[in-house]
Amino acid sequence: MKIAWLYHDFMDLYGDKGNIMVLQKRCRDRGIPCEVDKIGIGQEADLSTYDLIFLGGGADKEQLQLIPDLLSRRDNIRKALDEGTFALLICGGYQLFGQYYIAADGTRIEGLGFHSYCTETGKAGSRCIGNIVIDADLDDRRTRIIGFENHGGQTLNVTRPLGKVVSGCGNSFHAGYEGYYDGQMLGTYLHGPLLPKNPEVADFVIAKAMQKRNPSFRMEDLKPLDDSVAALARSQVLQKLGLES
Ligand SMILES: NC(=O)CC[C@H](N)C(=O)O
Repeated sequence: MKIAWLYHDFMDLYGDKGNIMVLQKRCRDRGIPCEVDKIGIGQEADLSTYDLIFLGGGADKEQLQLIPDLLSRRDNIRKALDEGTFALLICGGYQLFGQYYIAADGTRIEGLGFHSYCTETGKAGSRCIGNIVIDADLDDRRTRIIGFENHGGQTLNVTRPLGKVVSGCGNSFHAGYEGYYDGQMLGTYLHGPLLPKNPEVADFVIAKAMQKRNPSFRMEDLKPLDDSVAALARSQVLQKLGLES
């Protein structure tokens, strides 16, 4: 499996790089070769040759700095998605795949415009911060996903949310829904990082990435791993929030 880790040195809030570490470990434990290429600003790369594109979250300053480079890759990212590359995007990265993002100081950042959603910063420095739990449908697989959110951006007009908020905010203060998922791209506000506490999502992402080269690959084809530590972490968070696993 080949992973393109976009702006690894810029977009890495609240442990987002842990997502890459989890993907590498879960592949290694199953004997699946996994190559990760870090792609920074100005670095040439044909993203359509990758099975997975990963972009983490970042503060407004970083988002502003990288946007010219990201926009210059627009056609190449479109080609990648059209040819079956899967994209996993966290928070600031998720925002930049929409129409636009209005930062806390009012600056408007044009997004890649692949989807109809847009993001505007909430009133007077208000932010969605804290543990978050959502119930998501991953290709009809109902999954309870746990994470941590910290964003000023309020994402509106999301036509295909990833899941329903059980605890926390999600796309905006009162949206009731979180993230975006359309089969080819999964965008979410969940940091924490996302994958260590949600092994099912990690395997789902691996399976989606594997499907680029092998369209008949199914998540059930992945050898089960010992997820008891993750299960313990999950039950601790859910218990704290008074929720069931
Ligand atoms: N956590 C993040 O990635 C932050 C994204 C964006 N800068 C916001 O505050 O909404």
